[in-house]
Amino acid sequence: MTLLKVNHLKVYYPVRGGFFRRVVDYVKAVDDISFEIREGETYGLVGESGCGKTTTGRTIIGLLKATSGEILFNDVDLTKLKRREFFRYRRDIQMIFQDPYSSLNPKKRILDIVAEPFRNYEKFSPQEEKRRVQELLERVGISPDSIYKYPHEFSGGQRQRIGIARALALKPKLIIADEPVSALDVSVQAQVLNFMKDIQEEFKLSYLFISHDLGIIRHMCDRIGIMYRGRLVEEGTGEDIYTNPQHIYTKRLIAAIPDIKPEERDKHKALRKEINQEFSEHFDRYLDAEGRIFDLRPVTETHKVALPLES
Ligand SMILES: Nc1ncnc2c1ncn2[C@@H]1O[C@H](COP(=O)(O)OP(=O)(O)OP(=O)(O)O)[C@@H](O)[C@H]1O
Repeated sequence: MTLLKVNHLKVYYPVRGGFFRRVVDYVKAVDDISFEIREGETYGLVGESGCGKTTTGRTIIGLLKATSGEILFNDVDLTKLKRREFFRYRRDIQMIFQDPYSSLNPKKRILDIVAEPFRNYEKFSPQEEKRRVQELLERVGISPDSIYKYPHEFSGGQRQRIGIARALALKPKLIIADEPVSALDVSVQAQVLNFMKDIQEEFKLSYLFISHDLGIIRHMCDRIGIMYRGRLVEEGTGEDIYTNPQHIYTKRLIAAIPDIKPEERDKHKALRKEINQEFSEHFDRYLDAEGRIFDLRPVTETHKVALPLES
């Protein structure tokens, strides 16, 4: 069953200039993308910095306004809802942010941080609220006795777990995780990622997982969308993308993953050089006359790619 369907979404930021601060141009941060997330699925958006991943996530959760297109959540178009109606649906979509150092208010106690969604949506008594917060903290591996502590008293990994507890408070259906581990030490990253996988089944969650790191995306995601310049250039399962990448940009992303086996280092280096050369020489074949990327077309049932029309 489809939980979220993004249809031809565009998000443009106006660029103002001149004496009257008129709109002189637009940054086309997200430029006509479509994808869907099914119940219980993890869909990964990957691409280099500035390709529009964060803008996509923030628009779905209502922090930014769509320029055009639809965001269907359980068949309801969130872009058409009035503020109050949107607020009702919004409880089923929560977000985990990149930086656990800045996403938790340093002046608030853990109790107040994790209870925030309850205070917005439920009217629990203080005792009930405290009990539920403690239960959530316990589930994410934080001592329930910590409720009166402040964020700075925890490590990065623990803070991200507190962020996850807050996101889980209302038992959402979809969590948007925007680079959830990139601010953490590598040793802690795996713990947090595995923990996110563990709770997925228990809470029947779907994830939109945003990252610039294709290795992490592959580990976490059932299906992957490759973003470039505000467009999706390829979409498929991890298997499709890794074993049979079609788009030159996808090949370049894969070639950029550091080689792990020392004996394969030279081979990998040569491949990377070849792909980078092909990318710089032939990328314009993948754009139309106005520099736009073509629409996705099917390669197989699960795999789609934006290839030049003549190929
Ligand atoms: N408030 C804004 N005003 C104007 N342009 C913006 C604004 N926010 C983002 N952009 C531009 O929109 C494009 C997409 O940005 P976005 O942050 O969505 O990309 P991203 O893939 O998430 O990158 P990163 O991983 O660096 O956050 C970039 O070119 C960025 O410079």
